[in-house]
Amino acid sequence: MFPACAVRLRALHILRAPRGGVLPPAGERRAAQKLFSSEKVIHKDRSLPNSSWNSDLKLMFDQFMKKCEDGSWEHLPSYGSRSSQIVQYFKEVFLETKLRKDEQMLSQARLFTRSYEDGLGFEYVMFHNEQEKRTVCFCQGGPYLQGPPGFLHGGSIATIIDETASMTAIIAGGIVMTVNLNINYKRPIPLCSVVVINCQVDKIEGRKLFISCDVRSIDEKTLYSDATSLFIKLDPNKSLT
Ligand SMILES: CCCCCCCC(=O)SCCNC(=O)CCNC(=O)[C@H](O)C(C)(C)COP(=O)(O)OP(=O)(O)OC[C@H]1O[C@@H](n2cnc3c(N)ncnc32)[C@H](O)[C@@H]1OP(=O)(O)O
Repeated sequence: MFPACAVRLRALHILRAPRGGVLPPAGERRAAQKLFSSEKVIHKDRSLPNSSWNSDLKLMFDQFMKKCEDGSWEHLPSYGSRSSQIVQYFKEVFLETKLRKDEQMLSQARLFTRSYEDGLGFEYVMFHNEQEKRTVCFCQGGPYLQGPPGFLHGGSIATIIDETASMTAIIAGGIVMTVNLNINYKRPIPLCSVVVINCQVDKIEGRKLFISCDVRSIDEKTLYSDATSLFIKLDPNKSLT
C-alpha cells in the first residue's frame, strides 16, 4: 500500500471513530478533517485547460466554448471521481450491498481516464450536441499512454473511444454499459498529439444503443481509427453479478 493511501485510511478511521464510541484526540480529528477537505480538489473539473495542454487542445477548447454560447453545443465537465446523480443512482441500484459498504475502496476509486497527473495520461474535453445526438472529444494522449515507441497504446485509444461513446450513450439512454466495442486501427496516433473523437447515436432499439465513432487529426485529414459499439441500458430488476 502507498504511504499516502495509508494516511487516508487512517484519517478515514479517525473520522469514523465516534461511531465506535471512542473519540480520538481533537488534534488528530482536525488533521483528518483537513486532509479530507483538501481532497475537494478531486472534484475539480478536469476538462478545463491546465498548463500541460498544448496549443492545439487549447485552440479546440476555445473554439467549442464559443459554439456553446448559442446553446447548440454543451461543454461536459469531468471529474476524477464521478459524482453525478447518475453515479449515485448506479451505486444505490446496481452496486451490491457488500461493495457499497466498502467505503475505503469506494473513497479511493477514480475514473480510469482521470487517474493520471496533469499531462501524463489522458487530457481531454468533451462537448455534446443534443440535436445531432453527437459528442466530440478532443484528446491529447500523454507519455504514459505509449504503446509502440512514440505512439499511443491501442488500449488507451480504446479507452478514450469507450469513454466518449459511453457519454454519448448515457446522455441518450441513461444508465448503460458497453457490451461490445469494435475498433479498426488505421494509422498510429503520435504521442502528445491532439485528436478529435466524434461519436454519434446511430439507432436505439429497446435497451440497445448503437454508437459509432471515428478518431481523426484535428485538421480532419487523417483518419486514425473508427469504431462501433453497443451499449445496453441496465435493468434495475437484474443483478449485475
Ligand atoms: C454510470 C456510469 C457507467 C459508465 C460506463 C462506462 C463504460 C464501461 O466501461 S462499461 C464496463 C465494461 N462493460 C461491462 O462490464 C458490461 C458487462 N456486461 C454485463 O454486465 C451485461 O451484459 C449487462 C448488464 C450490460 C446486460 O445484461 P442483461 O441486462 O442481462 O442483458 P441481456 O439480456 O444479456 O442482453 C440484452 C440484449 O442485448 C444483447 N446483447 C448483450 N450483449 C451483447 C453483445 N456483446 N453483442 C450483441 N448483443 C448483445 C442480448 O442478446 C439481448 O438482446 P435481445 O433483447 O434482443 O435478446
